[in-house]
Amino acid sequence: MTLVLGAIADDFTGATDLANNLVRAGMRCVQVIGVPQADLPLDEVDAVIVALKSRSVPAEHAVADALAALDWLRTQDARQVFFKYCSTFDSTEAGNIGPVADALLERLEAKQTVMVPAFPLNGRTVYQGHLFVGDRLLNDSGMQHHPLTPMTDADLVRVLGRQTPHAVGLAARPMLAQGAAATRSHLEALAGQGVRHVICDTLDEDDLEVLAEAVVDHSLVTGGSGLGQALPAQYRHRGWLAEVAEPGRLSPATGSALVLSGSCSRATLGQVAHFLELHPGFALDPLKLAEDERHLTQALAFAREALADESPVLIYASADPERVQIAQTALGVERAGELVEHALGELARTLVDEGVGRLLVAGGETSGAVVSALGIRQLRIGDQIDPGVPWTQAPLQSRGAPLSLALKSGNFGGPDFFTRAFEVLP
Ligand SMILES: Nc1ncnc2c1ncn2[C@@H]1O[C@H](COP(=O)(O)OP(=O)(O)O)[C@@H](O)[C@H]1O
Ligand SMILES: O=C(O)[C@@H](O)C(=O)COP(=O)(O)O
Repeated sequence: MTLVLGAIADDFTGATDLANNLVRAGMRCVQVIGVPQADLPLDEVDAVIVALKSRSVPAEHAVADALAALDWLRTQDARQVFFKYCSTFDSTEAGNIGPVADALLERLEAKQTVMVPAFPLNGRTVYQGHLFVGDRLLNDSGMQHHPLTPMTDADLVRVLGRQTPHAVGLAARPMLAQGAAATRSHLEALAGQGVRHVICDTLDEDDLEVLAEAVVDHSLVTGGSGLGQALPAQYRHRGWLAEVAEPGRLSPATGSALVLSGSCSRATLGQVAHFLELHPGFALDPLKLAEDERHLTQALAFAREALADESPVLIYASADPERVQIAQTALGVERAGELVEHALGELARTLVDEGVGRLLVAGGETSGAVVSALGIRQLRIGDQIDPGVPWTQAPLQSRGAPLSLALKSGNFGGPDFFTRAFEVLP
């Protein structure tokens, strides 16, 4: 069968975010964890999102993983390929957005791709190539303190220019306002001048629609999940999509409720504080994890006792920039992150074995660690909790019923997200 869309996401929450928008626009989606086995059953789906954990690994690893994913998607005859990265363009100086986009273009023998990180529904917009989070420029949004990919420059043409040897251009708002045909001509003119990557302004949903119409025939598109809201309508115009009644229906959830948080974003810190006013929580400290393995055992004992009271429980390493800095100075950035990710992965494995059936994970890298520790290979996408974050379900052999799982991007969700998520779960 022919896939309409094959997506490659650089982290697990990002993959879920894109899948959520595609499902809401009527596409049947499967999210797979890592490059799937050749024999993955793919009946009745329009899109597959391959979730990688490649946002902050060395660029050559990210490129190798993305190419492996692309090769698999091509065996499924995907009509269009979507490279999904963060709506805040999270990347290191060396990549990985530029190197991965270059490698995908080369393998697809394509000359150009658009870069559309915006997600207006969640306050991420781009104007004159500058990325805003709400009313702040990216470098003043809290993202300048990200533990792994601090974003200190909001000018995306400049940011991407440091990650690729190729020319980077701009499709600015005044041009988009002229419509899809003008935008298509502008992109073609830029391609004629050898411009390989085009950062696209986006202020609202109308801009996303213009862009989707202009690029529906591109073999590769790249961006955040916003473009995923608008592309399905274009696929439908072309007669590529069947009408489906409930593309996001899941089975009823079972088991106790646990939140694991490794995100240190402003949004997550607010959600942690809100949760702790109502429910029990345990703070993991990377310095203590490094010193003594009993810190993890204490977290586990705390969670077991609180879960026995049938209350949702939170285990979190989330900390403010000063505390993150202290841990990183003492342990190194990588080791601090690894200690936290390993601990949260171990807690997830043990506590799901013992009866947790509703699990919320905050943080992209953290979600990667937890989903990998649980051995999950595939997720079905259900109803949205907040923009960008749906409930999902994963088949788990160790449980009689599927595990309900929400993977929350660090910056997404309202202040009461950690409590409300369980209230909206059927
Ligand atoms: N207290 C802490 N000190 C240092 N690093 C931390 C701390 N808490 C979490 N981390 C690490 O910070 C990273 C956060 O990234 P991620 O999970 O992707 O969150 P986000 O979605 O907010 O970007 C993870 O690697 C996590 O292990
Ligand atoms: O596009 C987005 O903002 C998200 O889908 C995403 O990728 C967020 O990543 P994390 O903040 O690391 O969860």
